[in-house]
Amino acid sequence: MNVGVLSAGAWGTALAIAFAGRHRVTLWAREAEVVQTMRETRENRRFLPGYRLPDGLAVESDFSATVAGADLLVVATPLAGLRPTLQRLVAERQVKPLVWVCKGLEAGTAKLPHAIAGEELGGDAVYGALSGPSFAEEVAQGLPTAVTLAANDADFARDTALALHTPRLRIYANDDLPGVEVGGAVKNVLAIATGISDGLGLGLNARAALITRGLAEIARLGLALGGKRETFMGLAGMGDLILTCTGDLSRNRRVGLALAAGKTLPQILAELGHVAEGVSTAREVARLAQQLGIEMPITQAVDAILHHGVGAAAAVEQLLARDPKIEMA
Ligand SMILES: NC(=O)c1ccc[n+]([C@@H]2O[C@H](COP(=O)([O-])OP(=O)(O)OC[C@H]3O[C@@H](n4cnc5c(N)ncnc54)[C@H](O)[C@@H]3O)[C@@H](O)[C@H]2O)c1
Ligand SMILES: O=P(O)(O)OC[C@H](O)CO
Repeated sequence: MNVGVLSAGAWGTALAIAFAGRHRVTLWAREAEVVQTMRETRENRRFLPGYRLPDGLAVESDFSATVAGADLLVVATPLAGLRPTLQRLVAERQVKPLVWVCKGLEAGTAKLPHAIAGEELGGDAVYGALSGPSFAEEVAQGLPTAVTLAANDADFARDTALALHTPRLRIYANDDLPGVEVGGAVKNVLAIATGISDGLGLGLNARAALITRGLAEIARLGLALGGKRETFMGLAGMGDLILTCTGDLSRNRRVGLALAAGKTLPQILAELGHVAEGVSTAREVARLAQQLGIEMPITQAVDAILHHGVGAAAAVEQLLARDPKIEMA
């Protein structure tokens, strides 16, 4: 199969490396210097330094050529790039079967990726989300990883998962697109929370409590948005939550650690050099939860710290001062 990967960030590059073992893969980058360096050095020095691009992997600066030659598109932009990329495919009359890999809610609309795709591509297109616990660096190294592919069409989910599956990048098909997307979006906010907690030295008990109560927040929002409870116990729910909250490769966790160290958000984002989706998603999830009347206190605290000038220590005190609750309510 010809696979076109649209965007050569850390994740697009790692996936292109992994898929190139089984398919003819073309990796498109919008930055001319990234294309040039990848061609000259066979390495994405800007977004995923240290990992060699396999010989068969083609690097392309021409979006239209990449798309025209593909049987399957993997949209590997951050969430902010999903809608413009889909609009471009529609404008070029090149809507192909596609999966996106971004995790978050759209800034300003609080929409999940599948809602954006539904608006832009209409009812006949087949599309899905690839999500789950997966750091780009580990996938690029060929370390064992398991992820989930959920789609708007069960046959497409199963066939695409089978086609992309390798022993090292195990892909499970799933029929719960909203549930998979909510898990991937909200875990980034919770990773910022655990980064803050760990950075403030609040301990391992607090970290476990944040992860567990965070999972309850994911499930509450996910059920309200049409997801299935079992999805939140799976790779795109608990799996990705554990990875991102505890793994120091996580950019979102690192945002939390840096906030606890007293850095400002603009400073942190400038130093990061990569997207941290939890930053804008925190605002959207907090607003949506309030609109829907869903209790998401950890998310609200992260939003308050990131976007409303509340200090990390003060937000923690507010969380700890909440009335005791029934655990499973
Ligand atoms: N890095 C990981 O380990 C990882 C793993 C799983 C999922 N993800 C998700 O994948 C998405 C991309 O993450 P990343 O790590 O590759 O980010 P990154 O910051 O490393 O790279 C972002 C890439 O997207 C491109 N881009 C940015 N805005 C764009 C736009 N509007 N249109 C087209 N291209 C645009 C950039 O040029 C760059 O190539 C995020 O949603 C992230 O949450 C990342
Ligand atoms: O580095 P992060 O925090 O964007 O997380 C990367 C992946 O989503 C982990 O599954």
